[in-house]
Amino acid sequence: MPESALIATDLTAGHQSVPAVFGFDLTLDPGEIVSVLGPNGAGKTTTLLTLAGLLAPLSGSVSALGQKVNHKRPHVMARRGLRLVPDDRGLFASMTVRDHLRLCRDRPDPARLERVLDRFPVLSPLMSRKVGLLSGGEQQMLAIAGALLAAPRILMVDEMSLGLAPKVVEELLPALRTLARDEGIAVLLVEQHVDLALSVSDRAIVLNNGRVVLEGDASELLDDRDALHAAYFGAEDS
Ligand SMILES: Nc1ncnc2c1ncn2[C@@H]1O[C@H](COP(=O)(O)OP(=O)(O)OP(=O)(O)O)[C@@H](O)[C@H]1O
Repeated sequence: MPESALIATDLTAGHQSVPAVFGFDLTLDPGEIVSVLGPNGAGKTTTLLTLAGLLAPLSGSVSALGQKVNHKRPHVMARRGLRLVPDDRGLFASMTVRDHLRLCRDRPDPARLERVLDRFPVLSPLMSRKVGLLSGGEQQMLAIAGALLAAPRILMVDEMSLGLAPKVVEELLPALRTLARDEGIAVLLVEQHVDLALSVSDRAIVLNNGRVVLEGDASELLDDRDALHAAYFGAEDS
C-alpha cells in the first residue's frame, strides 16, 4: 500500500479561535479524488485552508506527504508538492499569462508546460495578455494550469467550476481524473456542483454546520438522492 498523501485526525478548524469545523477526519491516498461538499457556510473552505496549512487548526492534527503540516511555514509544504487553488484563484493580475506560468514552475520543464497547455488549449494564444484582462473562466483555467505545472503530489481546488462554462467543466474534470490516476496526484475538491463532483470522485464527504453528516463512495452517493438531500437540508419528518 502506498503511504497516504494526507491524514487529518479529529480536526477542529475555524477563524480567530471561533470553531467552524468539528471532529474532521480524512485519509487521502495518492491517485485518489475526494470531494468535500455541503451547503453555503458548511465549513468547506475552512477545512481546505486548514488542510493546506494556511490556517492553523484549533485542535487535532494534519500531516501531508509524510510530514506534520507546519501552519507557520505553509510554503514548505507547497515546495514539497502540496498545491491549493483558492476560490479567489490567487493570480497576479498585472503579469502576463506567460510570466505567471513561469512563476508557477519550480524548475523549467518545457515538456510539462506543453502537456499542461494541451489540457488548456484556450491559454496558448493568450500568453502575452495580462492576467487581469482574462475572462473569469480563463483565469480559472490559468490557476489550475499553474498548479499542475508545479507537478503537485497533492492538489486542492476550491470551487473548480466557478466561472467556467459547463462544457469546459465537463472536459476539465475527467482530465483531472486522468491526471490523478496517471501521476498519482491526490486531489481534494470543494465543489458546489454535486453531481459533477461525485461523477469524477472516488469518495465524498458532506459537511453541514461544520460537521460531517454523510460520507462514502462517490458512486453510491450519486445514486442515493435521499441521503444527499437529507445531508444538505436535513431529514424530512415522516
Ligand atoms: N475569515 C473569516 N473570519 C471569520 N469567520 C469566517 C471567516 N471565513 C469563514 N468564516 C465563517 O466560517 C464558517 C464556514 O465558512 P466556510 O467559508 O468555510 O464555508 P463554505 O462551506 O466554504 O461556504 P461557501 O460554500 O459559501 O463558500 C461560516 O460560518 C463563515 O461565516
